[in-house]
Amino acid sequence: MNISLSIESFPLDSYTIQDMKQLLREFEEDYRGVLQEASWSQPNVRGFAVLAYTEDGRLIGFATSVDIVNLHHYEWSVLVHPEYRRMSIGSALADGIHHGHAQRQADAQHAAFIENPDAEKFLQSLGYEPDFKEIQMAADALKEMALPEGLAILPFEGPIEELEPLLVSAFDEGILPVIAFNQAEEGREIWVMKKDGELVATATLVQEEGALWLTAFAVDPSQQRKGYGKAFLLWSRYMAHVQGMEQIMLDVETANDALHVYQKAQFEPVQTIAYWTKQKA
Ligand SMILES: CC(=O)SCCNC(=O)CCNC(=O)[C@H](O)C(C)(C)COP(=O)(O)OP(=O)(O)OC[C@H]1O[C@@H](n2cnc3c(N)ncnc32)[C@H](O)[C@@H]1OP(=O)(O)O
Repeated sequence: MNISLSIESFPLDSYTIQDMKQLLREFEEDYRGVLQEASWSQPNVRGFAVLAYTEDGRLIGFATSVDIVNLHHYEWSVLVHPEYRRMSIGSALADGIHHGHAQRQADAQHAAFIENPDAEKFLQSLGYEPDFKEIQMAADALKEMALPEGLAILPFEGPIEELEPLLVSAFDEGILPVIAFNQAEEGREIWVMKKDGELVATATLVQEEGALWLTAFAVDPSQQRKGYGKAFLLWSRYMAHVQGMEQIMLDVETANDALHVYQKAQFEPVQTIAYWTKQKA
């Protein structure tokens, strides 16, 4: 059997996307997130796909990789149809991904996989090691919500420097290029919470193919454990309703205490994604 492999940069053409969506529909598990479906048709996203077709034109596997926030840090994943497993197609697709990373001068790469023992063996065989895990969480949109007295949430319009002290103290310096990306990119809106006019919290809302996502969420450390985080989350659920979405989603590291705060705001786990990494040779 002849299998041909090709590498295509995003945005992919509509026929290829149709084939990829068709393959995803054959699985019970939802692979759209790890395979970055929302980015396939985006002209402004740095990403690419490696595609495996049979000689009669059937797509039997593919891998995708995306430079998530334009920092030369790629996240990739791969999927092979069950009938075509244990035939080295996954490894060949991973080779294509590594080749694509080298061509694009990637500084870092993580493999993102829904947790399962087969995926673990596969990644070990490629020389990857487990790094961290994230839980994807979702909450239903809220039809109404009133912020407590004295609290307001507004779109952020100031220069990014105004947010830096809060973000650096809640996270670390690594958040700064992410927030600059969020400010520059269409479809990403930075919001700030003010208590009697003083900045207490921020989060970015991202619209992606029919879903609303919350990211870069932080409360000023001197203002934590006062209920502001929970109020922000309930408001973001209301914003999902305002924007015509049924749900709001987020990703949080399993090691982050913020997980408790999300649970308190009725976010439920959807799936756990394991991130694996490989040191540069
Ligand atoms: C999608 C993402 O952006 S993930 C990244 C999340 N952000 C960070 O990790 C940055 C650092 N952390 C923070 O800025 C803050 O801790 C936040 C944003 C996670 C939480 O903000 P806070 O204002 O402190 O949360 P808030 O006071 O509203 O707490 C809500 C509930 O969670 C509980 N809670 C808050 N922090 C914790 C904690 N560390 N451990 C356990 N429970 C907690 C509170 O007790 C409260 O419970 P209650 O409703 O029963 O009273």
